[in-house]
Amino acid sequence: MFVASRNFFEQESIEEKTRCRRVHPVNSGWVGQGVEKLDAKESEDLKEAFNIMAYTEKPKQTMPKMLEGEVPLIADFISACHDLCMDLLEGMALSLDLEKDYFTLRHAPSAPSGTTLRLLYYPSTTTTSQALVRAGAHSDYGSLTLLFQQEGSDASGLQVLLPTNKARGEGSEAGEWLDVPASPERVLVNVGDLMEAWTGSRWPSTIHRVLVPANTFVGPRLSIAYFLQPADDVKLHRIGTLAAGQEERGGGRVFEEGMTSGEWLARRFEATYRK
Ligand SMILES: O=C(O)CCC(=O)C(=O)O
Ligand SMILES: [Fe+2]
Repeated sequence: MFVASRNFFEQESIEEKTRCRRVHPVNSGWVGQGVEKLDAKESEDLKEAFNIMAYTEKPKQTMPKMLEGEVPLIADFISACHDLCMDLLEGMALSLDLEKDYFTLRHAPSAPSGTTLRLLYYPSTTTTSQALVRAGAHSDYGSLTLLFQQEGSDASGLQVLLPTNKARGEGSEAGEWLDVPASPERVLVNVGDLMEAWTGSRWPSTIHRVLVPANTFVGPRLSIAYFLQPADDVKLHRIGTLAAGQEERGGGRVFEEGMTSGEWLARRFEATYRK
């Protein structure tokens, strides 16, 4: 997957990338550098991305020439990611005393959903006396995210915030950042904002970012994220109640009882992309 991804980012023509670009409000397609801003307080992220709407056989979007031959490989990868997520969701449901299939039934791969495989590419860069933010601090929007980092991406730079800060939005510096080294045996599983809201903040979403330290040269970074989202028409009813003293978070977005997964996702995208 990383070879296919790198070929696309480094060798595909700009015309072809542009032909397949993401056009708001649809999330699939190519996103050029400086378009996305994951942390509203920072400048635009230094990355390029290609968003692939989850599919089983045929892509649901225009594929660039350099990825056309990779359609079966990508389908297999999506399917493996889905299976891993379903295993995790079964365990998570059981731990909440729910039916084992409570979450998996709501993530049927055949139903339309916002589930997306995202290829990411950060060009090589040199920093001066200041650290550089490759991707601003944020939490993901959906249920779960699987994050893969290419081995050997030097100074991987991925960090997760240990959940010690009390209120979201009062400054990420309040907590401690933990490095997540790149390794082929490792996949990072992040809880997303939707899951946090769904479970009454029982499982807070993971805040993460990608940083290049000061006075460093780093080569390109490649990562792949699988963003799992419930089917669009799934109505979200809070599981359990908000524990006493627990804050309503959900990534700072208001959770409305009975709203659908599709509505949740549409609201979250509004904040990330400039109009
Ligand atoms: O490149 C990475 O590892 C982080 C990407 C990410 O967090 C995102 O796109 O949501
Ligand atoms: Fe993320």
